[in-house]
Amino acid sequence: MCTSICYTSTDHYFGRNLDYEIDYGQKVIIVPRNYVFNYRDMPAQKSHYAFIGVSVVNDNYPLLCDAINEKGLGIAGLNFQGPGYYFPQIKGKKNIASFELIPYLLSNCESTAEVKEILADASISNVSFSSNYPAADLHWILSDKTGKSIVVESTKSGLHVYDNPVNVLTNNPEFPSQLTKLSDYVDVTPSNPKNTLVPNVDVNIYSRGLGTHHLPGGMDSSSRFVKAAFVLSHAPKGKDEVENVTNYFHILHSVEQAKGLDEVENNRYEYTMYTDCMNLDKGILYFTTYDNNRINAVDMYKENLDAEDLICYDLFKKQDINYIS
Ligand SMILES: C[C@H](CCC(=O)NCCS(=O)(=O)O)[C@H]1CC[C@H]2[C@@H]3[C@H](O)C[C@@H]4C[C@H](O)CC[C@]4(C)[C@H]3C[C@H](O)[C@]12C
Repeated sequence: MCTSICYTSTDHYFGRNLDYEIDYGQKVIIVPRNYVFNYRDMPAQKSHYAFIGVSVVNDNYPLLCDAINEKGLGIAGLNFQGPGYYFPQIKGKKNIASFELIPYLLSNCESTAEVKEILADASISNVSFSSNYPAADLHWILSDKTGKSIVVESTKSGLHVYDNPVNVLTNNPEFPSQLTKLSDYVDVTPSNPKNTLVPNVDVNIYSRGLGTHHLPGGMDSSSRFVKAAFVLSHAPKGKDEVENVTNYFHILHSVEQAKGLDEVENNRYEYTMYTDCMNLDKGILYFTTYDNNRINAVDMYKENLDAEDLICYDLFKKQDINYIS
């Protein structure tokens, strides 16, 4: 499972938990403005907006999981197995292979409004990157510097773009059904509840936090969707970057998966491999990983964004305990 959010405070912070059981060797990468993209069914692009994100790099090509560009547009791909469907290339449409969607949109769009326009005549094609990297069934969340988010889903009924008022995405089912599910929990509250059950009886409110008693806590995608929406919508706004980044990680870590809890096959468990937080206004990517709770950061503006070659940094790091005695 994966969870992605956009948290708005003084700046806007976008990113995700990547929950899975297979380590693809992801890196933090910067794609500079003059790295050439050779698309499968569209003209090559020699220059574009620069972006930073988390990616598998194969044959010097960035197979991106999530990223933001220098204009403050962010996008993350999350598993969507079942409802997800990609089409054979269709004549007269802009055919974007699923692995090209992130680089294509970040290369060319500044905002979610522009994404809606550019996707109006598009279809997500089922072309694979290679036999080793077949097309992954995904749907995508995109957010921009206005704090607005949208969701892109390709299903048998076509390409759908939905406004996302809660700024959260997880996995199945389709996004409109996830939103509907929220209504089951609208009375969850950070305040201690009033006794409306038996108002004439003096019920002992035995604990703090009883307003969240019915908040789901499962690893499944619906539970994470509801919980992340609740935690995000009640998160305080920080007064500076450090407070905002701290708040952000608390939101996503509230729905992270510890090893041992989500068995995907015999004795094999999905877990939160990394959590990233990308400042849409400043181009900085912060991350933690399962084995390293320290917040690491890469600032894209510290690199030459007019270069031609990908710039890569290690993502998976060892734990870094500060022994004080
Ligand atoms: C597994 C990842 C999604 C995590 C997730 O949503 N987990 C929930 C699992 S489930 O619903 O509960 O089954 C996805 C997100 C981005 C994906 C990667 C990116 O799309 C980039 C390439 C794309 C290639 O086609 C396949 C390899 C790949 C490197 C993908 C591997 C894998 O499918 C990734 C890493």
